[in-house]
Order: sequence, then C-alpha cells, then structure tokens
Amino acid sequence: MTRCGQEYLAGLRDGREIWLDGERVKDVTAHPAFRSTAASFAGLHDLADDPAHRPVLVQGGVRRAYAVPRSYEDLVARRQAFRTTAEASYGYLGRTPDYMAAGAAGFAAAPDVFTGGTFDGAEHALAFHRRLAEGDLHAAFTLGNPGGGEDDRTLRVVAERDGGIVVRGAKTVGTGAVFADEILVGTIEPLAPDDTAHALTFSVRPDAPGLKLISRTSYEERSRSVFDHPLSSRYDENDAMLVCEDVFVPWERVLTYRDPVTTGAIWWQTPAYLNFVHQSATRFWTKLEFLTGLAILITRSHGTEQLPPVVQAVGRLLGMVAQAKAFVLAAEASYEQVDGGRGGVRPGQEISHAQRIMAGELYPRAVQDIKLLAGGALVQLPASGRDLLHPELGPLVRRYFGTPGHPAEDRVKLLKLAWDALGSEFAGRHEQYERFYHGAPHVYLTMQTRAGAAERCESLAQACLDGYGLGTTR
Ligand SMILES: Cc1cc2nc3c(=O)[nH]c(=O)nc-3n(C[C@H](O)[C@H](O)[C@H](O)COP(=O)(O)OP(=O)(O)OC[C@H]3O[C@@H](n4cnc5c(N)ncnc54)[C@H](O)[C@@H]3O)c2cc1C
Repeated sequence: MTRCGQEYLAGLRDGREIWLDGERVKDVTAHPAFRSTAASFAGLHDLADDPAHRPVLVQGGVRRAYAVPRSYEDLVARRQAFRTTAEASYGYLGRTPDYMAAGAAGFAAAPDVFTGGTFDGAEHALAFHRRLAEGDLHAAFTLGNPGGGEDDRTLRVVAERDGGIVVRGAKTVGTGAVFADEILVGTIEPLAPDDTAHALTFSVRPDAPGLKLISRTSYEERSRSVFDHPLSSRYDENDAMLVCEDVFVPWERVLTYRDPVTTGAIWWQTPAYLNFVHQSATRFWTKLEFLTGLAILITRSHGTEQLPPVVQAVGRLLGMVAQAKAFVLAAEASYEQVDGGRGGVRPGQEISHAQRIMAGELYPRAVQDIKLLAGGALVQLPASGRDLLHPELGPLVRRYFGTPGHPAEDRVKLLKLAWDALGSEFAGRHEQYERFYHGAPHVYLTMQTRAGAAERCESLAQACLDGYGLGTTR
C-alpha cells in the first residue's frame, strides 16, 4: 500500500532527536527549518495517489521503485517513475522515497550475497525490502565515516545483548535522514580484513533511544519567502550526522555483522548501487533540463538570446542535457542479468559507473556557463519581494528592474530562482552534492578502471602498434 502525504508526516512525529543550532527540534514537520521540505516530501507521497501519475509510480499497489526489474522494459518503466518523482522537485530532492526503494530492490534481487562467513543476513535483507515496500517507507542511508577514518568515532559494535547488538559512534552524511522513516547504516568503502567491529549494516528507526541527528544549517529556515528563495525554501532535504550513543539494534534489523567482505559486497555484488545510480542519473538529467531551461529564460529576459555566442552557449548546455540523457538510456540498453537471471536485470555497470564521473564534472561546468550568461543581474536584485509591494519603493523597482517585454516582477522572480539554483548557499551545497554524494572522485575513478573497457582499449592500441615496425613503409 502507498501512504498519502499526511500519513507520511504523521510518521515523522515520533520524538526523534534532531539538533539544530543548539536547539532540540521537537517536531520536524512543524519547525521552520524543516516543515516546508517535509511538506514537499509529503507531496511526493500524494503524487502516488494522483490518478495522472499513479500508473507510472505504482505497480500492484506498491511503489514501482520497489519492484525487482525483470526486463529492459521494466528498467524503462522504473526510469519513467524516477522521472515523475524527480520533476516534482526539479531534481533538487535527491533522497526521494524511490532512491532507497531501488536500493532495497537491489538487495532483494540477490539476497544470497548477505550470507557471510559470520552471519546470515539474507532473510533480514528480504524483510528490509518487504517492510519498506509494504509500508511505503522512506529510508535514508549513512555509509561514510566522520573524518573519513576508521577510528573510535566511527560507528561500531560495542556489545551483544539478548535479541540484538549495541552500536556506538557516528556515520555521515545523512541526506534526508531527518525526514526518513528508517536509516540504513553501513560502510561502502573497503574495510581491513580484521576490522570486524566496523563491519556491519543495519537499519534503524530515527526515534531509536540514543540516536541523535545533528543537522547542518537549514537553508529553508534562512529563506525569506518562496518568491525570494523558491528552491531552498521548499527543497532543502538537509544533511545530518548520525550519532549513536549505545543504540540497541534488534537482530532482525541487522543485515551484515562482523564481516568486512560481506559488508562491502552488498553494494557491489547486488544491484543496489547500480539501482541508486539509475535513480540519481535520471534525477540528474531532470535537473540539467531545469537549469538549461533557466538559462534559456534568462537570455530571453536579458534580450541576448540572438547573439551568436549566447546561442552557442545554450547549444553547449543542451548538449550536456543530451549527455545526461544518453547515460540513462545507455545504462538501460546495456542491462545485465543478476545471478544468471534469477535476480532479474540491472542497469549496465560500465555505463552506470561512468555516469558518476560525467555528472560530477558536468554539473559545475553547467552552473558556471549559466552564471556567465546571467551576468550581474543575478546579483543586482531587490533584497526581497517586499520591495515590489512597498507603496513608495514598488513603482521604482518596477521601473528600473524590468527590461522591454519583461516586467520587473517576472524578471526579479526569474533571477531570484536562478540565484537560488546557481549562487546561493543552497546552490553551493548542490554542487558539492553532485560531486560527492556517490563517493569521492578518487574512489569512483579508480573503480572505473575495473568496470571500464580497459582491456578492449588496450588491445586496440596494441593492435595498431603491432601493425608496423621500423621497416614498415605504409
Ligand atoms: C551534500 C552531500 C550529501 C551526501 N549524502 C550522503 C548520504 O546521504 N549518504 C552517504 O552515505 N553519504 C553521503 N555523502 C557522503 C559521501 O558519501 C562522501 O562525501 C563521500 O563518500 C566522500 O567521502 P569524504 O567526504 O569523506 O571525502 P574524502 O574521502 O575525505 O575525500 C575528500 C578529498 O580528499 C582527497 N583524498 C582523500 N583520500 C584520497 C586518496 N586516497 N587518494 C586521492 N585523494 C584523496 C581527494 O581530493 C578527495 O576529493 C554526501 C556527500 C555530500 C557532499
């Protein structure tokens, strides 16, 4: 069953311990730092009840992203669901419910991977998928470590008790964690073979006793109004550090335990990670479309849209959109079977991994290109929409901030949206997000040397070398 937005919001009012600016947040759905974004996430739940979108988003009563794709057509249908969800926030909400849904479907496609030498988490992984799917739950995940090291600040097992384990330490970055029904905690980077204390994966409710979420600055709270900050006021999904002070985790929520090999394998030997990329590559494509659309509107509002360099700059942006699209379509077309077909299919690995390289490099370039098109008008804006409404100032603003054919109110509205997307603190966070949310470049670039077609590239170059020698004349 899918849940409506109100049911989702009611689930967040569970006494979870969120800290912001030295304040314990009592209700994430009502606090000015979080409430509008919580409402945006709730809107995504309502979308699944909308007859116009339900056939795309829902299959057999369950969110489509939870389904294990069995064919190329299933991958395409899943992408269409990802698109619909991404469009609802113009690509600015990354941890939408379909993100972890796709990851959990990846676990369910290859549960045997969870059977390790020290612990068998296969049934628990299937139960995780079932619980999320049947409850239409929204899960975040934290796989990184504070400061990057495996020291005693990093979350680890400190005791076993009847019925479960006790964990202590921190994990990061918890994007959307304050808005989640569950948080999956694990490790994606390789662990030392003897590092069993850190080698675990589990899912925890945010209201578990001893669990704290330390939130970063809220851009939503800093925003003055939707008119002034249309994105950050509504789509600030937040990033929080998860701190566990002796949190008890029941065994049935433990997916891997004291097993460094299995703890990493669940990401690379199931389709979970590739499913994440399928969702996020689709969202990225949508976000680039949105940004390119902004660029086109800005050039029109500036009256520069006919200038040849501007036409070319827009052409380059549209080329970037096509690249983003091509990576999604190519990953689907190069689909691979999972577990000999028993686990359905997954997007092609080589293309999916390459998408992370492309997106991390393309995004800052696109932002920079659009800022160049926008110029100083992006900054020279009235402090807020209130200036337009002021009886004395309003007429002046309307006179001096418009351009021919573009009334001041429309132009200020457009440029404030552009600033929120390109230049604000929220925008800066998005640039860092697109570069790092799937890991640091040194990690995924190294991985591409394994996933990419190195052998074929090398043999082609070698064939050329082999085709001539010192005495070759043609
Ligand atoms: C906005 C945002 C949201 C995120 N959301 C999530 C989330 O929801 N869940 C989650 O689990 N994670 C999330 N991530 C975290 C992400 O997983 C980590 O940031 C990522 O794994 C990189 O780790 P790190 O930040 O510790 O960087 P580091 O590994 O410390 O790398 C930082 C930089 O240090 C240098 N460096 C470090 N080590 C090496 C090396 N061995 N070789 C060469 N250079 C090196 C490189 O310049 C590298 O870019 C998010 C990140 C961001 C920025």
